[in-house]
Amino acid sequence: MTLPGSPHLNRRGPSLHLEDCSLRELARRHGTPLYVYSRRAMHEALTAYQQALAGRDHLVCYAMKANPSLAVLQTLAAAGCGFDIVSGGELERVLAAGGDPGKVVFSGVGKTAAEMRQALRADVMCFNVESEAELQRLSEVAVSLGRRARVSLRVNPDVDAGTHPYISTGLKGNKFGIAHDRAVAVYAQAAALPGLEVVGIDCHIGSQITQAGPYLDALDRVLDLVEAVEAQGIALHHLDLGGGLGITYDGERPPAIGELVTRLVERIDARGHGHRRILFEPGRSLVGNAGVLVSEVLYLKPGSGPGAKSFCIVDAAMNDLMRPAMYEAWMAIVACEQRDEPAARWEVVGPVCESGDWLGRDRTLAVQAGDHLAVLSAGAYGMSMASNYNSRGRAAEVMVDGDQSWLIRRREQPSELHAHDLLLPPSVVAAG
Ligand SMILES: Cc1ncc(COP(=O)(O)O)c(C=O)c1O
Ligand SMILES: N[C@@H](CCCC[NH3+])C(=O)O
Repeated sequence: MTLPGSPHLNRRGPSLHLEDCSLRELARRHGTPLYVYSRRAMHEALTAYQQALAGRDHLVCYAMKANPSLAVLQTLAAAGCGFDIVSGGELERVLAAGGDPGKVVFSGVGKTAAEMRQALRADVMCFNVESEAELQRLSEVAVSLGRRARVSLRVNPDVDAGTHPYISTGLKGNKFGIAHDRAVAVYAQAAALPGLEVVGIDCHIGSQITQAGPYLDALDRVLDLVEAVEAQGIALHHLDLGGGLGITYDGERPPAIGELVTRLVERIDARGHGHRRILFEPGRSLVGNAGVLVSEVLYLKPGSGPGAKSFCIVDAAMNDLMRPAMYEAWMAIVACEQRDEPAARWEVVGPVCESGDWLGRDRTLAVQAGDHLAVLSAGAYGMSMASNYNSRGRAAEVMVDGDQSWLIRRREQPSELHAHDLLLPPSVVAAG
């Protein structure tokens, strides 16, 4: 059986391993639901970007919203990676993991003044500004601190990334970026503001993109703008081409990292922009296939009668992995321990009180209660989108490297979940 997802996922006899670690053993040791990540898979993905950009001024800024675990950030930072952040909380995480703020780009449509101050004090490399109003605010904040903010404008190239509408960001109707036809004028405004220093241009057209075409179209639109902006005497040092490269969940065939980057760089060179610094902001393609979510089968509830569905109830739920419920995303589910018995078709669902709480529909699996199942390609937008719905503590996380493994996040305990709640004063309660 070929397993989509991490190249480091493998079967030894009946037993599913990530690198050299048995997932069932990890589940026994740390409990379930459990996220497990391969350090090698992350390193290899980052190296693919870095190698395709070798010999030119570049920086890969990991879009940490995909997976903000400190150990993941630490792993990537140590390998030379910068970060794409979208909040002050993410900046704190970068710093806590030992990341370099000088390699941070700050994206997002709704940066608050407090977040701007925090990022200016940390001296982040650049702000990707997404509106004219934000540009004004950032200049004021920088002036009030006696600083200048380095900025690049995130332009919206109006290109269809060909992905799920919820994760497409580069179309006119999306909230992201500055409209292509406004960009030259907004650059002129930026250059005239006292608190800003224009350093680059940015675009990010969406996520889980599986073709090179939309990237090349967006790049051409961005390079047209670069030429128009520079014709006005405003220098742009870097080109930030965003993230968005897809991974294989269900037979998709996205271009390999090296192949996509090489095609983009060739186009940049061909258009005479090869001297510029190149940035990418990948999230999913760095960590998605590095991770799995392991759960235990709690109960089997076979359907009876025509059309009845059979439910395989596991201890992971939509609060642990939102993607199937939120986007109807298909993610492969495999048994951690293969059984010889005949397989049956199951709806793989969690314990949360919602009919939309499913991880996989109509999956063919040979399972018994007590077995473990792994949802594959769960390293990106898995734990990072987890919630405490139904007062469920978030899962534990483990990193593996070869035959070594480390717990990198403790399972949340019930008492921690209400630790921020405040009771009303007893007098109020007594008064009825
Ligand atoms: C500004 C920005 N950069 C980079 C990314 C990373 O996207 P992906 O995980 O699809 O590579 C995102 C999310 O789509 C984003 O919003
Ligand atoms: N959360 C989305 C990706 C969002 C990208 C945000 N910039 C997913 O799981 O596919």
